[in-house]
Amino acid sequence: MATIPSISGVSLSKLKRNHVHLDQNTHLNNLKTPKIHAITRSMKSWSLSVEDGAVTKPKLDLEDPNWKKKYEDEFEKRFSLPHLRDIFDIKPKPTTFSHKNGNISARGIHVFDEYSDGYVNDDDRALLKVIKYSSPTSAGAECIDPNCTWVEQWVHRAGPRKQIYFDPTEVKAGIVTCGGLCPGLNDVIRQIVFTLEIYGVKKIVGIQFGYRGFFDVSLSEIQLSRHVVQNINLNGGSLLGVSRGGASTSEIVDSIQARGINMLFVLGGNGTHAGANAIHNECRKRKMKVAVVGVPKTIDNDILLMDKTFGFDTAVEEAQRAINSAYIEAHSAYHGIGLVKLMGRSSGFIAMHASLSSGQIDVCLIPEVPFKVEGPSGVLRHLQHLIQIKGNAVVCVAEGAGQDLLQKSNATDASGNIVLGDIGVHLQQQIKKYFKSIDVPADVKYIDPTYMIRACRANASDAILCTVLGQNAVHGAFAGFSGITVGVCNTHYVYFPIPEVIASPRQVDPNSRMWHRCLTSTGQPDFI
Ligand SMILES: Nc1ncnc2c1ncn2[C@@H]1O[C@H](COP(=O)(O)OP(=O)(O)O)[C@@H](O)[C@H]1O
Ligand SMILES: O=P(O)(O)OC[C@H]1O[C@](O)(COP(=O)(O)O)[C@@H](O)[C@@H]1O
Ligand SMILES: [Mg+2]
Repeated sequence: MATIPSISGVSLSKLKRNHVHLDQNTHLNNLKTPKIHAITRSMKSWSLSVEDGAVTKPKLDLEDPNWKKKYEDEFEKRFSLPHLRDIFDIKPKPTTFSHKNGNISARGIHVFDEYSDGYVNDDDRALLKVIKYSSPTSAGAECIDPNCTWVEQWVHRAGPRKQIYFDPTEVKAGIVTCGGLCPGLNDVIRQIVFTLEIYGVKKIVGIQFGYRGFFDVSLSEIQLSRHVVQNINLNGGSLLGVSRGGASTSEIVDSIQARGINMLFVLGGNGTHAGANAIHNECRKRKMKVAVVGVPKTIDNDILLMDKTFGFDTAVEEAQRAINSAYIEAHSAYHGIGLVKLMGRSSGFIAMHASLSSGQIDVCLIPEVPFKVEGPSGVLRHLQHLIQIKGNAVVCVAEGAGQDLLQKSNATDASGNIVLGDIGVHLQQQIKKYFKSIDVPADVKYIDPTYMIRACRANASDAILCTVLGQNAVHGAFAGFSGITVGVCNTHYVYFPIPEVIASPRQVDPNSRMWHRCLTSTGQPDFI
């Protein structure tokens, strides 16, 4: 296999994960999505065009002396935010949002700073990538060309604008929460309502049980106000309810039209965002002046480009309880083995971070890193070794890990997500069977805390993230953007066009420093 760490922003590990084998003749094998359309190699240049879901990344000609500038310009275009102005001839008006009564100094005197008005300019940007790699071989390097040239990739800064594109008295805002539960949903709903009211919006409704609420006539709108949402953050779950499946874009847009909703806030993961983008496009097609703004929700943390999604920190923190119980059980039993399964359909972020933070895990297994269970280098032999040297072991496995070891069912849930085989139960059985076969006693305790982790209320850091994201979603809608989502990027808050964040699931990079840190912490070998 050729040793090229990354090409056009697609890392070698991603190519490997997608079973793309590169050799001198650039040979392609067993292609899975995202589709790699073409990859060619010459002495000086790599060129590659990738179709990543709805996003087609540009073909790059590195022999062109202007390639860098062209890439940056193309990037700016890709990350430009769809705006209501694109299809309507509308003029902005001064904002009705103000957080400023003047700064109150220590002596109680109002001091106005004429140089800072507290608003974000449409031309403000944040850098998407902040590390300059000197070599493609640097740990976790993501390079655009073989020299790892520094290329600026700017994204739009989120926040309140001085000019707005909606008259608050004419706004009817709708909020909907879709997909699985996630800590912090209520915090986001609450902040959206608070912020809308500060702009002067009076008509705010909640759509019940995800997209289902748009077409199921038995589900009425919930009227929302500061009073209604004041304390909802004290509980987990969603005030509005959630659901999977059943989305028909045209029915949803019919319903939006009939209800007179002109601002829609959609809280959900990749599926929900695909739906939100389809709603945005359908509204454009029908020339409806509706701002559709997403707030990414998934404890799996599998949304591209952002530091993290809300609920993830809480999930990691809550997972500690399960890991700690598994640790205590394992340490208190003769030859105890604790096994904890954590969520993560296609990404092992929760398992990796929970393993790192607990410090009690000996083996962490994630979907992104293949492993063998049997054989001299398999997990079972390592557990035998751990039992021999320290008398116990604790394993943390992500739900999407090791699916190649399980029987495939082709079954899908209501949203079309593949129903995974239960790797936790499989491992538990394999461990028991193995120790019996070698006639070594082992006391295996299996914990699956998944729904307990998802149902809790947001912790302090997630509550802050939810607050900022919820407020920024409203600022984005008033600024006239639609088909966008909010996020945090290198600690700065930004807006992204929806297709860019759902092009593929974000995954742990096995070449990243974080995964290496996890390996250092667990001390586990490669199970291959
Ligand atoms: N590609 C898609 N286009 C339109 N709607 C979708 C798409 N994928 C999923 N949905 C809808 O979005 C909602 C949530 O999707 P789901 O995959 O269950 O959760 P999540 O948004 O957390 O990934 C469901 O109602 C589902 O029908
Ligand atoms: O039992 P449910 O509701 O289908 O949820 C299970 C799924 O929820 C998740 O935690 C998050 O999924 P979503 O982001 O799609 O809501 C997955 O890891 C897990 O497979
Ligand atoms: Mg999903």
